[in-house]
Amino acid sequence: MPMGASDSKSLRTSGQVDGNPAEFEYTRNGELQLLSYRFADSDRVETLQREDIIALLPVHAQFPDDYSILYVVPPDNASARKIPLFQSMIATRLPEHFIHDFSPSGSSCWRLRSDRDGNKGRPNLHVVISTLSGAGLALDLFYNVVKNVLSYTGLQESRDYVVHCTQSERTITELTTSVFLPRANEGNAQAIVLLSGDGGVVDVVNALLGGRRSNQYVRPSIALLPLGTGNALAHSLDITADNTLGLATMIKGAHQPLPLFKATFSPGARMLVHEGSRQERLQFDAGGVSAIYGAVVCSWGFHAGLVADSDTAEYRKFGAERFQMAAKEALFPADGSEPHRYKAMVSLLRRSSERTSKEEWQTLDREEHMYVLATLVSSLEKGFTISPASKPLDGKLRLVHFGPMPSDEVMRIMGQAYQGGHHVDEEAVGYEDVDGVRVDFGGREENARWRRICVDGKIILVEPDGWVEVRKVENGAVDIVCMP
Ligand SMILES: Nc1ncnc2c1ncn2[C@@H]1O[C@H](COP(=O)(O)OP(=O)(O)OP(=O)(O)O)[C@@H](O)[C@H]1O
Repeated sequence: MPMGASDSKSLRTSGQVDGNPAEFEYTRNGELQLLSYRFADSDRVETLQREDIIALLPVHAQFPDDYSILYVVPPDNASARKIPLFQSMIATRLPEHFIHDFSPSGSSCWRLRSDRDGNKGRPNLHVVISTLSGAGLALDLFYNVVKNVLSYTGLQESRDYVVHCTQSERTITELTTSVFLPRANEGNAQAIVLLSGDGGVVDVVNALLGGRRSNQYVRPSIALLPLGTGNALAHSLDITADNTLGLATMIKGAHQPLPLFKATFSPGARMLVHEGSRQERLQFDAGGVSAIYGAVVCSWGFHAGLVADSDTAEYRKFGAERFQMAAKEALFPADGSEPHRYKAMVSLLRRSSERTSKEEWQTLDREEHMYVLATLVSSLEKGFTISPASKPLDGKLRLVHFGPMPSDEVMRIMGQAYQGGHHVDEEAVGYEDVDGVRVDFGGREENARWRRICVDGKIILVEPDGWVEVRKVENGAVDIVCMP
């Protein structure tokens, strides 16, 4: 029977909550999905809303009417608690529609259990805790919430999954190179519960694509629990559309290939690390060219500058606010000068047709720029819709660009990005679907500050006559779990 909200009979049932008689009522009305239950003995009414529910799991085959409802109580301003509180209850004889809406379905349930056997006895489910991501809450979330959720699905630490905590900024890369890549090459299906921001995903992707891949390579699946600062991927994939910090998606979602881009650089390009105080060489691709892969954004100009300037311990304390603080400083320099006019030649790649795959590079008319940003996602942080046309996992690379303009005008235009992405409707803003973008400095910028490129939060400094080129990648490296 198709589940229609008009079938009111199955929206009300008499049952039990933790063994106490109760009347259930399930309300479904557009976005609103609410379960209320009235206890028979006291008339007390409690409610549970969709945003707080992680999942509904059967208790035992012998008790088909019993379900565990896993849910969270989000942190509120009144308490010192910064992470959601995990809660569960046993509900007996729930409304059918509620069971339908909140149970992991056979086809969409993520393969948490799939690799318990047949892989030399070692679990291929990994939990990676990036301890310093965002506000540093990942460890707390794992031990107080995630571990409980996994145990309700029947999974135990050591027996069924391995926990890895980051010790340094290299931990995720090393783990990927030593464990995930060799096992993927042996044909193992691996699942990674990743408690981090976008940086953790990018580290996994780069380490996977930086090594050799065999013919048996199986893309690991990442369930992202967004604990970073910007969490662009999670916002763009609707993983943050509820209060469960990715747990509802982890349990009920399905895995799909994560679209990627590749940024290649001229030989003198270097990664800036430790707040820009040190430089490291980039990894090389199979053709010996310096390359980084990304899933979110590659930018030059105003955006790259504010990400780089705000990547300090001091700024990080302010969370996502740091980007707006750095933006104001860049637009209204203390000495009262105008914001910088970024100089380079910018070209866009468009394939002339899908069939011929003939490449056509088209150079932008202006040689001075303010904003040049290519992205695979819609939002760079909560509420900041940089590319409103982007749909989750659509694999389209979109370029947002504009030339120099007065600071107030930049503020006004970027403010529109916080109003649903209306900046792209402005005449001064270019917004297009591209296959690639290239920035050639050609000696136009002497000061290194204006030659910084941002790839998913990492900052790469290009030499004065260097270049960067971004292209979509055809074959992905990982799957990501999101709601179907
Ligand atoms: N124990 C640690 N010691 C040093 N560096 C760490 C440690 N744990 C994580 N890191 C580093 O901290 C950074 C966190 O990046 P991540 O992207 O996960 O979070 P974020 O930058 O706060 O979020 P977002 O990228 O979503 O804005 C990464 O560079 C990671 O390597």
